[in-house]
Amino acid sequence: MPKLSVAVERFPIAGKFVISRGAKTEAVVVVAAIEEAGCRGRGECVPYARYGETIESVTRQIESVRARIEAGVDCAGLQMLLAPGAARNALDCALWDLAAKRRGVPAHELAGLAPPAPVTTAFTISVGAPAEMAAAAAKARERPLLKIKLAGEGDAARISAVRAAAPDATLIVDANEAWTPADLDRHLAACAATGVVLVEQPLPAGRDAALARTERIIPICADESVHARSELDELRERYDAINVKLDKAGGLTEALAMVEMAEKLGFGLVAGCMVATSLAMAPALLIAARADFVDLDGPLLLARDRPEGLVYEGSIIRPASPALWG
Ligand SMILES: CC(C)C[C@H](N)C(=O)N[C@@H](CCOc1cc(O)cc2c1C(=O)N[C@@H]2C)C(=O)O
Ligand SMILES: [Mg+2]
Repeated sequence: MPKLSVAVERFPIAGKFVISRGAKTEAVVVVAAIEEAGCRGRGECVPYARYGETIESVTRQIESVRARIEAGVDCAGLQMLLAPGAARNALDCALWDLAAKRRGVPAHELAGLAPPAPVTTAFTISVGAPAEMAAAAAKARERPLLKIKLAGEGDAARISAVRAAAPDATLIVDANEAWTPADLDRHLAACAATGVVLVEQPLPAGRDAALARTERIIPICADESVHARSELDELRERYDAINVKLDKAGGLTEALAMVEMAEKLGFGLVAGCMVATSLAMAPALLIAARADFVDLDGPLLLARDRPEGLVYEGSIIRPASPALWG
């Protein structure tokens, strides 16, 4: 019978990671491992306070379904037991990994997908004073895609500073809900003037109705406003793209279904992540192949990754080895 174990693990960030909501110096992740018949499947998640999650609440949620996991529930059954969120993500990814290892078939094949190819990820520039952001961008100027974190007031100066420091990079920005409906048009104009190609979550989720009435001169991507499939239909008037994260969707099973539906509805796609190790990125690589932008740079911000972590060559991510996941 399957045996579940749960562990909280900490990975220091190289320096610190700053967005509009605050700063972090370490990635704190929850890892679920399920062992059966000599095989071991693992899944990693990041509890996010923005969605009411803590390490303790996520660990409790995982423990609440221990009996069902140890009775052999599969990914389809798991979707009925927990709501979308970090806890279900760790368990869902562990079940995919276990199934791949038990059957000796890679996870992409179980999902009916082509073998993953290398992809190019965005590299995130934390929010700060324009001069600090320019210094970070100058170090990353050879990277093809930069994601600039924004904070509201002073964003035009931040974007210009990064653009001057990295003239050849494609730029996307992420306000993490820091703009207001009143300053939306002004901020979008500043983005357009510097050639930004995507604006992620400009307005607070729940206060984003103004997006339906604004001329979206740059494609706008939902992040905090979208978690799983059930929300997609009502977001069509407000957003042009969605950021799919396994932690929000509650795992690879829902993320794959979400990608299918988003494609049918005409949304562009970003494959996103939290600050986490390669174990959280590996399953997300299965959706990265279908994304317009890949934003799986979590491990690049860490001082150390897992020993069997993904290979990043600059911003190119090589497919995961089965020793890591899948
Ligand atoms: C390394 C980056 C975080 C990865 C990616 N490029 C990215 O921008 N992801 C998220 C950012 C969310 O990250 C946060 C924000 C926060 O306030 C607290 C946390 C995290 C996180 O990853 N761990 C803690 C809980 C995005 O907005 O797209
Ligand atoms: Mg975001």
